[in-house]
Formats: sequence, structure tokens, C-alpha cells
Amino acid sequence: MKIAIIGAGAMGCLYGAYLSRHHDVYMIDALASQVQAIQDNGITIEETDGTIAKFTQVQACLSGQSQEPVDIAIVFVKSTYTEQALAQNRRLFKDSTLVMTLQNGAGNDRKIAQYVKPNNVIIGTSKHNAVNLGNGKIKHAGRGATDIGSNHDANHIIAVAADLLTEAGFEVAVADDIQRIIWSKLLVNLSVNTFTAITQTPIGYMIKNDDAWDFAKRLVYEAIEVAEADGTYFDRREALNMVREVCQTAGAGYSSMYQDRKNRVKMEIDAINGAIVEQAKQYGVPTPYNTLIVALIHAIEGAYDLYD
Ligand SMILES: NC(=O)C1=CN([C@@H]2O[C@H](COP(=O)(O)OP(=O)(O)OC[C@H]3O[C@@H](n4cnc5c(N)ncnc54)[C@H](OP(=O)(O)O)[C@@H]3O)[C@@H](O)[C@H]2O)C=CC1
Ligand SMILES: CC(C)(CO)C(=O)C(=O)O
Repeated sequence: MKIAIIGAGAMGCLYGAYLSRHHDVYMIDALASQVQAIQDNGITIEETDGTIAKFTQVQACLSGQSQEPVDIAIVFVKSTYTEQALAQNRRLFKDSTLVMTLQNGAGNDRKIAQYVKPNNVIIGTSKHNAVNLGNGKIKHAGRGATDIGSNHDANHIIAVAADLLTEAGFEVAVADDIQRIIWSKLLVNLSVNTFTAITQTPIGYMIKNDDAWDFAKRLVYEAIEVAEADGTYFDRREALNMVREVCQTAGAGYSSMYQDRKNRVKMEIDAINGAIVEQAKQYGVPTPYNTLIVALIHAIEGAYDLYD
């Protein structure tokens, strides 16, 4: 199969490299140096046990330059760039192209559905953690399931995607209730990503400090109120356990939002905590903690150019 990975950063390199064992993979990115490095040397993955794997069969090209339609595209740009990346790469999509988003944040599937048939959109989340080391190199710092599903009656295309990912070595779970999966991942990201970005700590620290864990609980409980107003119910203890488990399994890794702050680029806050705040308004649910975090993260972005 011909597969395009739109966004050849940390996660794109992980999924693209593994998929390239059996398929033709085209890594698409906006950064010329990243594209050149992948063209010259392929993708290098440092696994948690210290082993290094090289994937040289991948191809790479700059966003918008490939005109050849693909069978499957996986979107792995930050939510902030979804619209731009889809518009630039719309020629990759033919009638039958399946487009899968494994990005964090709410609303990416709706943006994709403006370019392909809604039944061809696969929504998912990934419990893997990857850290971008630059020049086509990543550290694979945490493993876990890839949950996929659809908002439509799309069993056939979900099965195709599940087989593809399983064959590449990913653990795949097909979700009957994709809304629950999206909300679950939001609960992880709205606490883990923001805490690690603000404190610049590895993922595991949040469960090692009582004040840090209290921060997480307040954000998670508040978001659960919004999820429930929207029709998705959570057992609070189970929800916290799910967040705790991510902090354990990816404990030595660094969240994508941590990496964004470190690289002084825009963080995905509007599609994560910001999406909760916006949805809460619809239901009249108060969200003072999440509102505060959105403002704090934007204030941190505002200071990028002010200090060394
Ligand atoms: N890292 C992780 O552990 C996890 C991340 N995620 C989610 O996966 C998604 C990707 O994250 P991650 O891999 O960390 O992000 P990265 O920033 O490492 O990678 C995103 C890549 O997309 C590129 N890009 C930006 N705009 C475009 C465009 N118009 N066309 C093509 N490529 C473009 C970026 O280039 P440039 O550098 O020039 O901007 C960058 O190389 C996010 O939604 C994130 O939240 C989910 C689970 C875990
Ligand atoms: C917290 C983590 C690693 C969970 O998979 C994640 O989604 C991210 O870094 O954005």
C-alpha cells in the first residue's frame, strides 16, 4: 500500500518507520532539513531498551510537493497545523483514500472530513510516547495501545487500518464508542501535557509529587463534568488510574507539549484544555481551572521572545 505520513516529527517518524517494514511510506513535512535528513539517512529510532533501529526504505518530501494520491494518509501534525497541512497536501487524497488522525486534541476529524468522505475518516489515539531528537531521529519513550474508530458506519475501513497497524507491530484496539476514547485521551493530555509543559519535567514526575497530582485531579474532575454533560460518563477513580498508568508507562518520556515549550513553538492548548472550556460553555458547566491553564500556557508562549 502507498501510505503518506503528514507530519514527519516524533510520532510521524515512529508510525512511518514501523509501517515501512511492509509498505511504501512517504514522510511529508514542512521542515526542509527534516525532509533532507530522512531522504539521506532514513529514520532512526532509539528504543527504551537502548537498541537502535534504522529504517532506510522510507521516502520523504516537502509538504505540498507530492501530487501522487495514496491509499492511506496518517495525520501527525500538531492540531494547530491540521488545516494548513491538509490544504497543502489535498492532492494526496483520491476518492478511496483513508485518512486517519492519531493527533491529540478535539476537532481534527471534522477538519479532515472537509477533504475526504466522512466515512473514510478514521479517528484514533495513541498511547505511545516519542521524543523528537531532530534529523529523522526519535526516542521511543513509551508504548501502549492505538485505539481507532469512526463516527460513521465504517467497519470495513477500520478493519483495514487495524490490520495495517497490527502488521507493523502496533497493539490496536478497535473502539465501539470513539467519543469515550477521545474524552479519555483528552483527560490524559489536559493534565499530563500541561503539567509537564509548565514545570518542564518528565511525564513520570506528576505522580511522584502530591501537589502535582492534586493539580491533575482538579483539571480531570472538572473536565469529567463537561464530558458527562456531553453524554460520556466516567468513574472518577478509573479516570485517575488511567492518567496514572500513562505517567507510569511513559514515566521517563517527555510530553509533546513539554517539547513544544522547549522548542518555543505554539502549544496545542486550544485543542485540548481550550476545547473543554469551549464545550463547557454550551452546557453552562464552570471550568475555572482549565480556563486558567489555557491563559497560563498562552502567557508562557507570549514570553518566548522576551527572555533567554
Ligand atoms: N510526541 C508524543 O509522544 C505524542 C504526540 N501525540 C500527538 O501527535 C501529534 C504529533 O505530535 P509530535 O509528533 O510530537 O509533533 P512534532 O512537532 O514532533 O511533529 C509534527 C511535525 O509536523 C510538521 N508540520 C507542521 N506543519 C506541517 C505542514 N503544513 N505539513 C506537513 N508537516 C507539517 C512539523 O514541522 P515543523 O517542525 O517545521 O513545525 C513537525 O515536524 C500531536 O497532535 C501530538 O499531540 C500523541 C501521542 C503522543
Ligand atoms: C502524554 C502522552 C505521551 C501520552 O501518550 C501524549 O499524548 C503526548 O505527549 O502528547
